[in-house]
Amino acid sequence: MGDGSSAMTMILDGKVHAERMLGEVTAAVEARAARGLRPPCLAVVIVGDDPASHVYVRGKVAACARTGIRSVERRLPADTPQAELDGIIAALNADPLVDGILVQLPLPAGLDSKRALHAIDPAKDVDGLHPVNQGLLLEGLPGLRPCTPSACMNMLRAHGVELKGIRALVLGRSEIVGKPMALMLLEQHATVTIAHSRTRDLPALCREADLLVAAVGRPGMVEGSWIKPGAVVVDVGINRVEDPALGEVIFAADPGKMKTLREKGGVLCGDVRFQEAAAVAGAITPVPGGVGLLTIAGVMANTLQACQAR
Ligand SMILES: Nc1nc(=O)c2c([nH]1)NC[C@@H]1CN(c3ccc(C(=O)N[C@@H](CCC(=O)O)C(=O)O)cc3)C=[N+]21
Ligand SMILES: [Mg+2]
Repeated sequence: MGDGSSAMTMILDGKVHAERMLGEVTAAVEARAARGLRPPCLAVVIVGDDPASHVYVRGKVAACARTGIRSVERRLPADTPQAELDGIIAALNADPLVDGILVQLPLPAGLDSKRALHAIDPAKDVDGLHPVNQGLLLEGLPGLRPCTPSACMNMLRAHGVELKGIRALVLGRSEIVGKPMALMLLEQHATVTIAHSRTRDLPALCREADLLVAAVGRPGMVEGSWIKPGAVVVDVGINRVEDPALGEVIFAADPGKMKTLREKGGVLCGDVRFQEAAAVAGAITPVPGGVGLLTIAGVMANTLQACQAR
């Protein structure tokens, strides 16, 4: 192909799969309207002024508009007291017109995110982070499941990736991606390993993986030489790289990214060195244009699910 990736490498396009998922949600919202039912409604709570968080929330609000889901935004200053956040969550829990509640993470220092997540009505917990929903996932029962891993599973299914009996490596053990992803892969009969910052001999372990899911938030940590030839690589990391010295290392095979970094002063990069990995992998998700878009589609799907279940 001349771009460093082999002719056999499939780029798993997050936009294609996100569009498909959003289309399904739109059709279901229209079917509700045809039966005289109100649209689903998502409430997004955003505290403070983290610019990345505002970009993500804008993406979610735009996806709501596209699918016909109502959205309400609660913007709170960074110094909001916990009691006030608790009160806002309680009011959204009690509001019969609100189906889904999403508290954008991370919360500013001084606010207890566990406490906020535990305060959300599990039936409205579209992030799937309430212990009741985590427990249902652990039991293999239906419930609201974290959007990023469930949308990744949806993409892998649509792509016909065989999971039964394969070796899957999940790099990262967060509540929102790593742990639930591992459980969902296990449910599909993959042999799952969870690796993390303390794992020994990580490159060798990665080289055994038929499916590698990277979710650590460390730009370009996974090198091309870590990938098993033909493996499926799902890159959940979304990192902004501004340091040209770091760029020279992780974009050695990617002059395009290096050029963007120089011109724009920064560039988005996954946890995987895309060009290096694409030369070895059978299929790989890009960043941007991969899992981030799927995550938003997953939020819409969960909001619909929460609405239908009421
Ligand atoms: N309670 C909660 N739930 C979340 O689901 C949640 C969260 N908090 N906090 C932050 C992370 C991150 N996240 C993303 C959503 C969309 C893109 C996305 O659309 N990314 C675009 C690029 C966006 C850009 O240009 O920055 C892409 O990958 O192509 C990325 C990341 C949701 N998160
Ligand atoms: Mg870790």
